[in-house]
Amino acid sequence: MELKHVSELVGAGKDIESAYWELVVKDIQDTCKLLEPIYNETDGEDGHVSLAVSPKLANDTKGTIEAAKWLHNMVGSPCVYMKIPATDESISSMKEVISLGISVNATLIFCLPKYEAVIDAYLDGLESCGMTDLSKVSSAAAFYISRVDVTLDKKLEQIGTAEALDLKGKGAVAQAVLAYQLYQKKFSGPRWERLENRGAKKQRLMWASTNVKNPSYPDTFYVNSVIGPDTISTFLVQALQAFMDHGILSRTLDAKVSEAQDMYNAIEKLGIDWSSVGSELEHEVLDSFTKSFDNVLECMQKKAMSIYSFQKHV
Ligand SMILES: O=C(CO)[C@@H](O)[C@H](O)[C@H](O)[C@H](O)COP(=O)(O)O
Repeated sequence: MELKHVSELVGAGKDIESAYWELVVKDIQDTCKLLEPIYNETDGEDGHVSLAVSPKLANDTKGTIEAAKWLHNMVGSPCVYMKIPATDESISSMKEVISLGISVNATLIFCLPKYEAVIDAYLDGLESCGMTDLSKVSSAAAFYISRVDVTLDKKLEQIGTAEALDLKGKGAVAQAVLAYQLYQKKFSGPRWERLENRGAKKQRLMWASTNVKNPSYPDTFYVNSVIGPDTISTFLVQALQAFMDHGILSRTLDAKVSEAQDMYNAIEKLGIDWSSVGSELEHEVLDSFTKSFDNVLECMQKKAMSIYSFQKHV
């Protein structure tokens, strides 16, 4: 299929959102073709492409399931991950989507209780999947890092005691270290082994938001601090360049677990509720995703209309 211009799609009677999805699906199909060799070489472990369902469906369980099924079918590649945010409503949809054999990037995870719910949705989904070989279904859980510190650091500054100020810049990594412990616990033992015997793949932890937002922290701080087996790091270009230049490749993620637990507890003792921090961030980021989505549609509409009316007048 040739990539059509938005004005052609709108001229052919498509509404702007349908035109958007047509362009996005084509783009994702092309990217899947590029990554399919990696997907095949690694037996489906790597080489995935994420396609996000509309952020407007974040609180709509059924709508998310339908959108994921439709988009997965439209793309038609095993490489595609349906990217679904970890809101309470969407976590319910993840179980159903996984049970249909559709791979999922569970995104916008900011706290441990949400992360555990995401893992459970994956395990429940695999258990109720009718396929005998589960090896074609996979998932990544995108746990955010730097944004957590931005929110925590503000709260610690407001508390303002020496103990609080000393914990600045430590919470996000401490929470990530504990997330990795949870990953190891949940993906071991009899429940997991039963699924593994059916070919199931572990849901890998994917570190999102790894770029440093506070300029007083070293630019490789987050990437250096969350290195461990079976995890995925995402990078913005600057963070990748910084890591390639002076990053330290060493297994940090489970090197200081009890220290991380102490920091996590100390932050809680100061009256900071980790789940509330998570919900605050979830709302903030979803809101920004929705604004960006609306903005893209608005720009496409303007572009389509200007080209369409120009063509009508020549
Ligand atoms: O969405 C995912 C994973 O699902 C991430 O890769 C995500 O795109 C990026 O890490 C973030 O958007 C960048 O993080 P931030 O700087 O906006 O906090």
